[in-house]
Amino acid sequence: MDVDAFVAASDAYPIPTSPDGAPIRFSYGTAGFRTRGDVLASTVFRCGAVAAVRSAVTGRATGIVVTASHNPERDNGVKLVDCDGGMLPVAWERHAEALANAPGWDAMRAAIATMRTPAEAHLPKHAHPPAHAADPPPPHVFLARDTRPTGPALAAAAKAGAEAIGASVTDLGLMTTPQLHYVVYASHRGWPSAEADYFARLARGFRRMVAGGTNDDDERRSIVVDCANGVGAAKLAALAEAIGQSSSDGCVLSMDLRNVAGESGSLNNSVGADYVQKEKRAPAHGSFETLGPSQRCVSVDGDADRLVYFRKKPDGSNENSVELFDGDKIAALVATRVADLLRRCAPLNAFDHPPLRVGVVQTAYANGASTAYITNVLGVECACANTGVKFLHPEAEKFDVGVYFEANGHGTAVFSDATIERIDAAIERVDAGADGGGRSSIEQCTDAVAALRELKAMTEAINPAVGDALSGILVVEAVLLAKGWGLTEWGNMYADLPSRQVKVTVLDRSVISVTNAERVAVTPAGMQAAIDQAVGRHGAHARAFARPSGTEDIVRVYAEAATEAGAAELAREVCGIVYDFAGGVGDRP
Ligand SMILES: CC(=O)N[C@H]1[C@@H](OP(=O)(O)O)O[C@H](CO)[C@@H](O)[C@@H]1O
Ligand SMILES: [Mg+2]
Repeated sequence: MDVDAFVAASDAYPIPTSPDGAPIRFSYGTAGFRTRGDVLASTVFRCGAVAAVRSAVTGRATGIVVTASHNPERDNGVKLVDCDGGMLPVAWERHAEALANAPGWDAMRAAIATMRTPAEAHLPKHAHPPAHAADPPPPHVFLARDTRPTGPALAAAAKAGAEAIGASVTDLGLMTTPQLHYVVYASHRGWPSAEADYFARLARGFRRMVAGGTNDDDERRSIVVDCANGVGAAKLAALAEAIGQSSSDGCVLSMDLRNVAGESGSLNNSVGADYVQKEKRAPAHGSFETLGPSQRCVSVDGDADRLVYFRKKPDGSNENSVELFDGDKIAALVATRVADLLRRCAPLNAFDHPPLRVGVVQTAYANGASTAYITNVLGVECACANTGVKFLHPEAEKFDVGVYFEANGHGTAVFSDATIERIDAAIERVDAGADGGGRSSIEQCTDAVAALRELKAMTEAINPAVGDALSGILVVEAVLLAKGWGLTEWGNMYADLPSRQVKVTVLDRSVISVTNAERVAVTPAGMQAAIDQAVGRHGAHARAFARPSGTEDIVRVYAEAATEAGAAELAREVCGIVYDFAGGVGDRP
C-alpha cells in the first residue's frame, strides 16, 4: 500500500467548503455517501482508497458503485461493496467517514492506519475460497456507475484514489448497483463474473423456472417496464435478449421498456419505483395513462435495485392512481412459492432432517396485513429488522431460506450455502434414479422432482448478493406463470391496510432514538406514550411509529389504520406529537 502516494495525490481533490467557508462534512448513511454530485469528488477519491485498503485487509476484491439510486439527477453518491458482495461492515462505514472528512495528510494517514489494525478487520462470515493468508494477492477493486451526468468524473476520481494507494481497478463502466454486487460476489466464489455471465445465469434460472409451467395456451407474457430513465433500461434490454424473447419453447416474456431515453433531467423525475410506491400513481411519463387496468406494469428505480408492480385502478376514478404490488406483496409471493415447492418436495425426503427453516424479514414499514398474511395464512416465520438492506440481509441469512423485501421494493431471497448443497444433493439422487426415500422408482415423485428443479432454478434466477430489480422481475414473472396467476389473484393474497408515510422536519433529528426494530421511540421522553395514546384512539389495526431517516434530514412518520381517513388522521396526529416533542421546525403539521 502506498499511503504516501495516495495522500499526496489527494491534493488534486480538495474537500469542498460550504458558503460559510467551513469544510463540508460527509456522512455514510443508510446506503453510502449521498449528496449533490458536484461536491463529491474528494469523498469518492478517498473511497477509492477505502475500497483498496478493504481489499488488502480481506485478501479479496471489493467494489465501488457511483450512484444516488432513486434520488434526483443532480445528486450522486458512492457505496462500497464488501468482498463477499454484500454491504460494507458498519465499523468500516465509520472508517470511510473518518477518511472522507480527514482535514490533512496526517489525519488521512491516521484514518488509514486505523483501518489496517487487525482488530478492525471484521472479516466476512463466508470465505470462498480460503484467504491467501501467506501470500495475499494485490488489492483489487471493481468499479461501476449509473447514468448520472456527474458519474464519469466521479468514477475517474474513485479509480484515481484506488490506484494511487496501489490497487488495480477493473472499471466496469455503466452497471446497475446489484450487477456490481454480483460481480464482487461471483469473483469471491471463483465463479465467472463477467456481465455476460450475470445475464446468462439469470436467464437460465428463469427459463428453468418456467420450464414445467402451465403456459400451454401459448399466451404471451407481456409486461410494461418503467425504467426510470436510468441504468436499468439498457440492462433490461440485454436481459430480454438473454432470455430470448422470440424463443419457440413457450416460455415467452415480452418486456415493453418505457422511460429509457434518459434525456437530461429525466432520471427519476416523476418516474421510477420510488415515485410509484410513494405517490401510488403511475409514472408521469412513458404513456402509462393509455394502458388499461389489465396491463401488468413494473417500475424500477434509477440504479435498478428496487421494483414495484402496479396496474391502473379498475374503477378508473383517478386516471393515474394505481393498485400497488409493493415489496411486501413481492415477498409474500416469493415466500408462498418457496413454501409450496418445499411442500411438494416432501416425497423426496430431502429437506426434513433437519427441516428447512423458511422465513420472511420485513421492516416496521411493512403493511400490517402482509405480516398477518405471512404469519397466519402462510404459516411462515416473520422477523422485523431495522430499515436498510445492511440490517435485513443478515437477518435473512439466519434462515435456511430467507426472503426479505423492504416495502419500497428492495429485496431478494437468500438461500444458505448448506441449503443449496442439500438441493444439489437431492437433484443428484434424482438424476441417479434414487428418490432418497427408499422407493423403487422416482416416477411416483414426478411432481416432487419438478418442484425440486424449480427450487434450484429459483436460486439461479434470484440475485444471491443483494436485491435486484432485474432478477426480481424474472422471479415474479416465473412464479405468476407457474401458478397461472395474474395480478388479480396475486392481489387477492391480502388487502393492504390503509397507510400513510409522512416527513416531519425538526431541528435535530438525533434527539429521537428508537428500539425494537425502530417501532418504539426511547427519546425524547414522553413521545412514545403520546403516540401510543393516539394509536389507542384509532381502534383495531391502528399502528404508528416515528424514526429519524438515515438518508435525509427529516423524521419519518408511518401510520396505518382500518380506514383511509383513520390512517390519514393518525399520521397527522403523530406528526403533531413529533413536532411538539422533538423540536419541530416551521408550521405545526
Ligand atoms: C422508509 C424508507 O423507504 N426508507 C428507505 C430510506 O431509508 P431512510 O433511513 O428511511 O431514509 O433509504 C434507504 C436507502 O435507499 C432504504 O433502504 C430505506 O428503505
Ligand atoms: Mg436504488
